[in-house]
Amino acid sequence: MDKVYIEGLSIQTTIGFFEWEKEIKQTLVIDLVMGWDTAKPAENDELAKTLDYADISIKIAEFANKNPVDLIETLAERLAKFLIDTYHIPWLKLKVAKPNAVHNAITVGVEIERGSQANNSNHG
Ligand SMILES: Nc1nc2c(c(=O)[nH]1)N=C([C@H](O)[C@@H](O)CO)CN2
Repeated sequence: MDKVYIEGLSIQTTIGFFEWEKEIKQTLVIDLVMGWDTAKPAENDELAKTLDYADISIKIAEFANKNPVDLIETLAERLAKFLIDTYHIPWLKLKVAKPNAVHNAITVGVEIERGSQANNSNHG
């Protein structure tokens, strides 16, 4: 299956279990890989037939800011569902990292995969 991806998308949002975290914005870094048949938009050079990574990047930041939660697991799960439902994405892998959460770690986070990678195009 072909993929459209967004790597290292840095967003500022309210996220965290502790009370002090609910008063501030913190950095999250998102990596997203989305299954998509990229041959179809390439046939006639049409943005409307692909996953617009620019539009989706904006929607991810908006979604996180509209849906403050305690756990990055919860954000990952809800964001994956939103993306699948909104863009009809058959399969995605989503990584949500919180780089400033553990001071002596480079980063921490979660990675989830949702949907099916079963081939749904004619391109093998
Ligand atoms: N697996 C997780 N562990 C922790 C989370 C989380 O979202 N998932 N969150 C916190 C706190 O919010 C932390 O980021 C504060 O530094 C702790 N562990």
